[in-house]
Amino acid sequence: MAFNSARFLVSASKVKECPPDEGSEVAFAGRSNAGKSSAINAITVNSKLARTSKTPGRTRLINFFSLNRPGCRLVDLPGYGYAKVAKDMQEDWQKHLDDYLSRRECLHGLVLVMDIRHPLQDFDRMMIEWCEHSQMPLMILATKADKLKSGQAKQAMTKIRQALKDVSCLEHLIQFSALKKQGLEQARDALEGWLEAGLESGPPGSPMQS
Ligand SMILES: Nc1nc2c(ncn2[C@@H]2O[C@H](COP(=O)(O)OP(=O)(O)OP(=O)(O)O)[C@@H](O)[C@H]2O)c(=O)[nH]1
Ligand SMILES: [Mg+2]
Repeated sequence: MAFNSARFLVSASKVKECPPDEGSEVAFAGRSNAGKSSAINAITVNSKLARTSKTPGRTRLINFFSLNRPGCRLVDLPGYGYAKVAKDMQEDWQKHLDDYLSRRECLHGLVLVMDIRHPLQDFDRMMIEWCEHSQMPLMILATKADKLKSGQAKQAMTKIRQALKDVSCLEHLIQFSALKKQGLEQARDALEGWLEAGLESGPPGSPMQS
C-alpha cells in the first residue's frame, strides 16, 4: 500500500457525517497536542495533509483521509484534554469521540499517540482499557522521541513496555518522531497489515466473517 497518495476525504463533527461505515479504518487518538496530526502527515509523506498546530486543540473534527487502496482510511480524532476551551464544548467533542469509537464497525485498529516524555496519562490509560475491553488492536506511537537523548528514549520505551506487559491488545509499541522520521516504516507496515486484514474480515459479525 502506498501511503504517499493519501488524500483528505471529509471532516465530520458527528457520526452522522462520517463516510459510509464500510471498508477498513484505523484511527489516531491521543491527548491534545500529542502529535497525532503530525504522525499522520509523516506516515503519509505529506506534511500538509492533516493540520498541525502549536496550539493544542487544533483538530476539532473527525478528519478522514483516504489511502490509495480503495476502502482504506486513516482517521485523525480530536485531541483529548484541551483545558482552554469551554467545558460544554469539550464534552461535545468527547461525545462525538465516544460515538465514533463505539459505533464504527469498519474500525480495525487504534493508534494511540503519546508524547514519549509524558506517557500513560489518564486519557491514554482510558483508551488502552477501551481497546482491551473491545478487543481492538492497539498500536502505541511514543512520539517526539527527538526531544530525548537516545539513551533516555530507550529507557522511556523500556518503562512503557514494562507497564503494558499484560495488555494483550497491544500489538505494536513504536519509538517515533514525526520530525526525525523515526519509526515510519514500522508504523506503515503495521497499518497496512491491519487495514488489509480489515478489508478481508469485514465488520465484526458480518456474513463475510463466517
Ligand atoms: N519535536 C517534535 N515535535 C513534534 C513532533 N510531532 C509533533 N510535534 C509538534 O507538536 C505540536 C502538536 O502537534 P500536532 O500534530 O498538531 O498535535 P495533535 O495531537 O494533532 O494536536 P490536536 O489536534 O490539538 O489534538 C506541533 O507544534 C508539532 O510541530 C515530533 O515528532 N517531534
Ligand atoms: Mg491534530
